[in-house]
Amino acid sequence: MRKALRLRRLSRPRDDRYLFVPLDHSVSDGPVVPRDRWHDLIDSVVVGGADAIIVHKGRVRTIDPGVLAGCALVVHLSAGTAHAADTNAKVLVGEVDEALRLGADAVSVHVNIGSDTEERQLVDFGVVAKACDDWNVPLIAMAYPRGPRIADPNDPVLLAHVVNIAVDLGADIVKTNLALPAERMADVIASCPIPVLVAGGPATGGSVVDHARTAMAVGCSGLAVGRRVFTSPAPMSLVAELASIVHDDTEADLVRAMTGVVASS
Ligand SMILES: O=C(CO)COP(=O)(O)O
Ligand SMILES: N[C@@H](CC=O)C(=O)O
Repeated sequence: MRKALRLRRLSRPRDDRYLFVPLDHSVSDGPVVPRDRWHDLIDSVVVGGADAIIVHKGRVRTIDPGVLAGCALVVHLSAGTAHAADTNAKVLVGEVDEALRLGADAVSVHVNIGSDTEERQLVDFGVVAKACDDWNVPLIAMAYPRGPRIADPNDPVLLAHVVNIAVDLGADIVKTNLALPAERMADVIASCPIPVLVAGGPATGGSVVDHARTAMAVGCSGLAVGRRVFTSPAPMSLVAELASIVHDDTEADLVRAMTGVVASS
């Protein structure tokens, strides 16, 4: 199957915008939800209208294939935990052909630019990108400026560098931080020939709906929102609201008009 076909499947309305719900936090931080709420969570995310969920390979086996319906499956190949000596280190824990056997539509890898293990993470990225090309599988890069040499992880100049590393190493979609101030994200997007998504951030942050509106107003191609969704008391309605912000032009146009923000693409 052509990579372009798989890529289209990552956007349910086929508008090249994306709302992903990453649920890979059970590796980094601990259980996402109790076991008896897992199926309900997946159901809520799918019915709410997410374009894809992102999980590690073993977790795929806990998902009823019938439930995914139009929602794509992304298998995350990187791992690292909050308890590691270096919490910015990531290692590869899966391969592209394994992900394909599990029914994945795409794979994702995580790279922290500015971390002590940046060199190895870049090598790993290159290995996965080669396998993605061999198998025609879209590659999503979770690429961040993160580590002891990074003073400001929301610096637009750094973010432009990071997303372009993802492009050069073969990613099809890149997820990173929103720039601060948010208007400067337009510069990051203007520098980048592939879709740029932003992460949701910790559940302790401000309104995720405002964050989503800002991200779309400054020209992002979508969002990858994990913690804000799975810690929400009403994940289905939150996902539905985020999906309409991502996919509904009227909403983004309204925010641009209200804020005076001009998106670069
Ligand atoms: O992509 C993500 C984790 O893999 C982003 O997750 P959060 O929305 O929880 O920041
Ligand atoms: N990719 C994430 C892991 C969260 O689950 C990160 O480390 O930011």
